[in-house]
Amino acid sequence: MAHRLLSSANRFSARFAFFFTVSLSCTYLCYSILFCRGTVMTNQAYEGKRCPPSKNAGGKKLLGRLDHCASLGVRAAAQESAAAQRGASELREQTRAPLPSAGHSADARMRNMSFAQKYGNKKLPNALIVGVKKGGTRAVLEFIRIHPDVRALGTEPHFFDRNYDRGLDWYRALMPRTLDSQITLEKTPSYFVTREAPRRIAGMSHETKLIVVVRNPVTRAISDYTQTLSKKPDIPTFEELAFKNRSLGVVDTSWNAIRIGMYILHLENWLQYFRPSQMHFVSGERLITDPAGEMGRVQDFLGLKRIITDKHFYFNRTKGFPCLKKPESSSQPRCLGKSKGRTHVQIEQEVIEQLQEFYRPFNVKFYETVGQDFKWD
Ligand SMILES: Nc1ncnc2c1ncn2[C@@H]1O[C@H](COP(=O)(O)OS(=O)(=O)O)[C@@H](OP(=O)(O)O)[C@H]1O
Repeated sequence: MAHRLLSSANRFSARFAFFFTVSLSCTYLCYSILFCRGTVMTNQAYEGKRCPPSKNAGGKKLLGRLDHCASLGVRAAAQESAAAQRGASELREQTRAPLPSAGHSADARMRNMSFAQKYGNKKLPNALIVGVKKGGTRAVLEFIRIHPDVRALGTEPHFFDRNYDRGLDWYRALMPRTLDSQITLEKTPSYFVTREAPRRIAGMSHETKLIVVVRNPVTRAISDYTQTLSKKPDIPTFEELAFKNRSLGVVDTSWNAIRIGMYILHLENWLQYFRPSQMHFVSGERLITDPAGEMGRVQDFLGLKRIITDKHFYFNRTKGFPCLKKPESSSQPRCLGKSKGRTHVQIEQEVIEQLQEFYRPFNVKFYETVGQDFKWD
């Protein structure tokens, strides 16, 4: 009897414990659903969406939430900046590492481009290709921009000659986004012969690095004329434009195609505003015969690791010029366009010699000033 009473008491307490546990769980569940929805659903994204968009929400009651939102904002900004720093240091690591082939540097360049687009800023250029027209400026720009630490504007902005009135903000807005470790570059060949350009560029920054691609002034003049003739077939002959009096050998220095090649006169203007060490002269001739050598010196001048080497170039027999094996943003080899490397108009040898004679004293003074013999004579 006592045994039966004991076992029914045990069953009763087991049932009681079971129902008690179930009802306790139900109560907790209902409580959670009714009052703790926020806690259950909280995640940063959700909270972020609930934050008022404007800082001017005002009202003391909102302060708690605003503080929370502000701290989320700060946290988001901190995360973004940490990501940018990670991106930048990752990038520095990548560019420091040796790149064994043209393909590798193209890959590094693509990575850098997307990093720069994500985390970079538009900055005023730290380097400019200022001239000279028909010297080989496009080739230098296209070659240097395969470097992962260089970002260049593809078009000629003509800011320091034609568009100066638009202001530096307009100019900056044209630039590609760059990381702090990257150089921003643009090329406008007419700057070299624009009187106001050196003063204006120095006004932007005294530290701007200047690249000038120079070429035998006689060949340069013929190239310039060939280009004009291709657009305006009715212009006078080269000889008619080049001389005031051909039989007396009086050259017309007011003709732009002649004037541009008097390099020393323009250079003197630049040297009033820039130290010679801030200017680098690329030989337009060597750029064709030894592009890697010339680009090596350009990289040194810009303080860049020598990444562009002879592995990046091949000589295209049809074009008659060096071309890039793997230029930026493409996996295909690429030569410059048809407007680069045109067949020149035929000029009498005597005319060429007269012009060589005319340019000789200017060339000699130019070699002395830059400390380089370009061997045009
Ligand atoms: N790799 C390569 N491919 C093609 N062309 C090359 C190359 N390297 C230098 N050059 C020479 O560049 C000359 C054109 O110079 P620019 O680019 O300064 O011309 S421009 O002022 O921008 O119009 C152009 O002049 P022309 O040959 O008279 O057309 C070329 O001789």
